[in-house]
Amino acid sequence: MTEDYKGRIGNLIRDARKHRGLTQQQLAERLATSQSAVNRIEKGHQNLSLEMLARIGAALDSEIVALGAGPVHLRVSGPTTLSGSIDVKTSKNAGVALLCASLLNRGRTTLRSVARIEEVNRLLEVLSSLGVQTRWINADNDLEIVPPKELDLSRIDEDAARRTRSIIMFLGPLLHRSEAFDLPYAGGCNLGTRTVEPHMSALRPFGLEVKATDGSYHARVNPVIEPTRPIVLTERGDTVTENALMAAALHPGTTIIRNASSNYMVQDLCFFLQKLGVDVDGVGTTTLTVTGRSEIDVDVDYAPSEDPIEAMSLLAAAIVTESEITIRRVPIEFLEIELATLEEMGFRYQLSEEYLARNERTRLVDITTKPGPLHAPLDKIHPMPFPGLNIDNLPFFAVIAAVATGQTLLHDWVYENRAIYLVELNKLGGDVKLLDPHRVMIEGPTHWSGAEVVCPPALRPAVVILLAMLASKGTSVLRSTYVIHRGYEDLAERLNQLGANIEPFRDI
Ligand SMILES: CC(=O)N[C@H]1[C@@H](OP(=O)(O)OP(=O)(O)OC[C@H]2O[C@@H](n3ccc(=O)[nH]c3=O)[C@H](O)[C@@H]2O)O[C@H](CO)[C@@H](O)[C@@H]1O
Ligand SMILES: C=C(OP(=O)(O)O)C(=O)O
Repeated sequence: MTEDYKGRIGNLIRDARKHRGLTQQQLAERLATSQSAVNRIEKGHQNLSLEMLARIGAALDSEIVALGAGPVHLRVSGPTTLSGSIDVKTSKNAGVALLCASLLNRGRTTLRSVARIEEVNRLLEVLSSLGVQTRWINADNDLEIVPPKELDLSRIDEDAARRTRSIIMFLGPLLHRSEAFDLPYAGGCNLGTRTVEPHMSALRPFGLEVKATDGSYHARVNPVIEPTRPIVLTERGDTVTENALMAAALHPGTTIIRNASSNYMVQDLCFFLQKLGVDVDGVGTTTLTVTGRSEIDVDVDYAPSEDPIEAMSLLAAAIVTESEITIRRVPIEFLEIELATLEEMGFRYQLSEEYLARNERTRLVDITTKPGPLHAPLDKIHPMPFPGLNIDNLPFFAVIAAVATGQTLLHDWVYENRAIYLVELNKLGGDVKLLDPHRVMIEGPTHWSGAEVVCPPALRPAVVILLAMLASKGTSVLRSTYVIHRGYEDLAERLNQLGANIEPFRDI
């Protein structure tokens, strides 16, 4: 244990020294000691006095010792070539939608192979604070959810709720269970202004009025108000569509939702609602017709489908490390535009026959990547609502464009603030220019070299940096990786199984 402690301190010192661009000899000079002493310290073979630790900290301008269990960091040694096969896990976005939708059901909800990620953990904490019993029932990540007779909304776990944006999807189910309740403001990735007004206008026809004050949404419901005409969404947003669907599911009449998102998580929610006995027509289109029920009380079992964004992340991992890997269980319908764009850039791959996901609806394939040179696409790359290129997949094109020859323009018209994080790739040797808050120009190919980077406060850009680190020569450190764990289960460990060298650590 003591030895392990010394080794960890040694690693921290080595990383901090490399980050400062110093050799062992140069650090030794600053400490008035020998290079071999620094070498012993970094290898964990040296007892260190507190005074020496303080001097090392001062010499490296880095706090080596921090008290308490701090955030998890990742140390990546590269460059890496990956090989082997990996299964795509079920999606974060269906997972959170289904957890919210479980509030519609008075019976037991069993969800199969739910991604065990922080975003799900936060919602489970919120659900238990309301009196819902939640339990992982086996090692396959099957989750059982049993609601109490009455939800206790006064005891909501505010800290957990504030850490996830998905809490906004409690509005749709809860408006049928209580005429007055409060929810903390929604959190989530820091991507610029993310409005909640579309949610309010989608739910107003069900009698919901929301006042936002003191960090909370104060919801009031007038139960005599019900939709009298189609609900037209002003934005084709995913969670807003889900909120409208959930409100409609417990409305014993027919609701038409126009300009609905037909994205993957919305489809999973529709399939789940159908299993609850709710009539949903138009799944996969932008007009959903829902005939709800005044009460839902069934024991339901549902298996959400695989995550197209995780599949894209793994494709990007293979491309940036020039590796041949097989990515299994890819929901192909939600990755077709991405693959077509990659093909235009010269990417080659093999597809297996299609097979069905466990929900018996979503089509899956296995993709084997073939390493080879890529070139920049002729046109800019920009996202669109499904069936366009997924907005959450756009950041992965930054790291892919960085290994392609030529200039690629990425246009993120949706988020005010996500493109800016892609400039972090420059710390690893990338050539990414921010043209304006929505546009980056990326020039490749890139000779990656290791560096220390603090995770940007956004899930996908953080993973993009991690993937570039896999391809970078030398040691890299990615600091404070909670944001990655929001959306990916054991990503580092699973990449290590493909041959990556990623070591999680904490400050001591
Ligand atoms: C839990 C979940 O499922 N999260 C996803 C969901 O978040 P979510 O549904 O919360 O997305 P937002 O409501 O934040 O919408 C994303 C952004 O797009 C804008 N917007 C959206 C649709 C549209 O037709 N026009 C428009 O301008 C919104 O104003 C906002 O700035 O959708 C986002 C966009 O696909 C994804 O990044 C998130 O991973
Ligand atoms: C933006 C994302 O998620 P969220 O809506 O959970 O912030 C994402 O998944 O990239």
